[in-house]
Amino acid sequence: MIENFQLLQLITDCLEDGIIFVDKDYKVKLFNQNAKRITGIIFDKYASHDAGKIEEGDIVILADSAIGEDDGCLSPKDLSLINIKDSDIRANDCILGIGVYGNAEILPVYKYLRGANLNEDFVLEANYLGFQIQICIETMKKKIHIRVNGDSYSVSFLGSFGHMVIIDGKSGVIKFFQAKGYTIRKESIKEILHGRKFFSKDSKEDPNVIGEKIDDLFMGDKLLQSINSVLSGNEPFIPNDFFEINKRLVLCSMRAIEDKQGVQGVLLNIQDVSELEKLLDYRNQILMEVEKSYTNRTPIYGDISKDAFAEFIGNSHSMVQLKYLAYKASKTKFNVIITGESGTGKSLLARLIHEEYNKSSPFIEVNCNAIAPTLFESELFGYVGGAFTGALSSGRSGYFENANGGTIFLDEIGDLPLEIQVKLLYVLQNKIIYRVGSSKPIPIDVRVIAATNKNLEEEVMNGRFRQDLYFRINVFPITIPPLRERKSDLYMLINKILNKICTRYDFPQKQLSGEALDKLLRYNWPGNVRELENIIERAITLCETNWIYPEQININDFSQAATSMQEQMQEAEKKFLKDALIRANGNKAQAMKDLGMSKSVFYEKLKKHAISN
Ligand SMILES: Nc1ncnc2c1ncn2[C@@H]1O[C@H](COP(=O)(O)OP(=O)(O)OP(=O)(O)O)[C@@H](O)[C@H]1O
Repeated sequence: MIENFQLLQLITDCLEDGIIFVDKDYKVKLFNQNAKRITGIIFDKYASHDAGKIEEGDIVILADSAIGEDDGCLSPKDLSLINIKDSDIRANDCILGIGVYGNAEILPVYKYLRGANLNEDFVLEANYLGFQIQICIETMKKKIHIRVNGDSYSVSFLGSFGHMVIIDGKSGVIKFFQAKGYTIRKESIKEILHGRKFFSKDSKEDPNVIGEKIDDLFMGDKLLQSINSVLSGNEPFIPNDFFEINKRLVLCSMRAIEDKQGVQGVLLNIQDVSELEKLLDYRNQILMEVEKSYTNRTPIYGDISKDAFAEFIGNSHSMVQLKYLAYKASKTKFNVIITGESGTGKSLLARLIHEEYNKSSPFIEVNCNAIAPTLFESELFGYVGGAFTGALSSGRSGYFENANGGTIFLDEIGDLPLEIQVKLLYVLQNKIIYRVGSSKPIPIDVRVIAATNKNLEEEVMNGRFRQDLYFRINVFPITIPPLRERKSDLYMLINKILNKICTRYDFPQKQLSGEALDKLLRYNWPGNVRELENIIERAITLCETNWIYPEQININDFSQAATSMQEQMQEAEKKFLKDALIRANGNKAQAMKDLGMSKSVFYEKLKKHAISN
């Protein structure tokens, strides 16, 4: 086995990557300087403090983004150690607080929040016993700053974090603060508040890690499982992958070190990914890991269940907020209108809102675009036998009746003819329908979810959409942002789609090369998620190995722009024809005349756009 560890240590200390060697008894035998930096055992750029422990009279400043999460399992009761005795504070609340340790006389200052507001920074400022203190959780940037008399102690975090600074009650100097990777030093809020000694942050006094068991040092199931897999001989090499070590995301590869007797240990090569953030493709993988670990660990809002809208992929902030809105909408029976560009997932979201409300009730999807104007009424409200030529003699129920007790999803509601809009308004106001040809009212209890990629306000202004109906359906508006505005969702979406399509065609799981991913990330996605699905499906069918390369990603901004322009012209033409038919009350000869088109051109265009009336 390797003997001269000291020499090895010196050599590996010169390397840029973090190097760790763990022997077959899971004991750390080598830990170079950069590994110590990356995992937070030593510090480069922080101020120092001596070793010590908390004592009565010390001023404690803490910021915890979720009580009980990454703080050593702090409980709300533990807060009484700094005199915060508030029975309303619960696990998972976000709290900022200042108090004196072990002193029941001096009142604390604190504020807390349930269901963290994801947009706003959460801030507490106070002049406390002569110290000017500011605490801030930057929710978007995932940073916590504690400032004492202008000096800042900042930490970045992934999912959640508990940060703490202690001022010595006797001397007024900072006697403890947390910095990156504090968990390896066992210096969580809980441990320190319960009297655990803390190490000095002087780099000459590194906590000794050689000889320690790796699972005493590192938290992170995936990492420990992988080490186990290499040591047990199952996987001699694990290529670069993202792992969480003590709440820090690192890129790590592992290799078994073997001799004639078999595996003697595992060599870990780790890189601090925060340095790579500028690279877009890596950044997206990081974001995915971050968001995934965030959603897996903590419910985002107090009352939203973890599985709600899990099928609706995306954890960018706009999507998290959107899911929260959708969740709220699903708990009521309000009418909902979902707006967003084509392919952003409006239909999917509508179904999920319905399922979250009551999966067992009917969900009827109606594409208003696909119904001929003359058939709207009978399709929506049904008809009685003999109501019109060609009607079934038994009559037929319409979409509204079929949706009774559940949801009707009116997709492309902006395309609803004006005369049907009046009837829809009547139904929404009176909750009754009449089948065509009947004067018998049928009570209905249906929630309407509508969707459109049109700007309905503009449609109202141009007289194409009734204002009173607009107000009726606009009770709970939800807008899905286009994919280009939430590119951090791309990686998760890509993975999901790759999985879905490979499973559908029974292909082995395929992966994107870095360059292919980069190509996808640089694209603007005018067709949103639907276009992403199409492009990945095409790439999967083109690639013969398990790797997808950029050549197989069939996008080209220029040709895409041309196609979409052509598509837009086709859309405009179709709309032009439909509008003319509506104005002419479905009378084709009149519409043709109004448009000044020849019979052959007019009918050819109707056929091309599948307009039956
Ligand atoms: N956030 C998402 N997560 C997973 N799949 C998605 C998401 N958004 C869209 N999709 C998928 O993309 C495709 C298009 O979505 P959908 O049909 O719901 O879009 P849309 O906005 O209703 O489009 P259109 O306006 O053209 O009707 C579907 O296959 C859907 O499952």
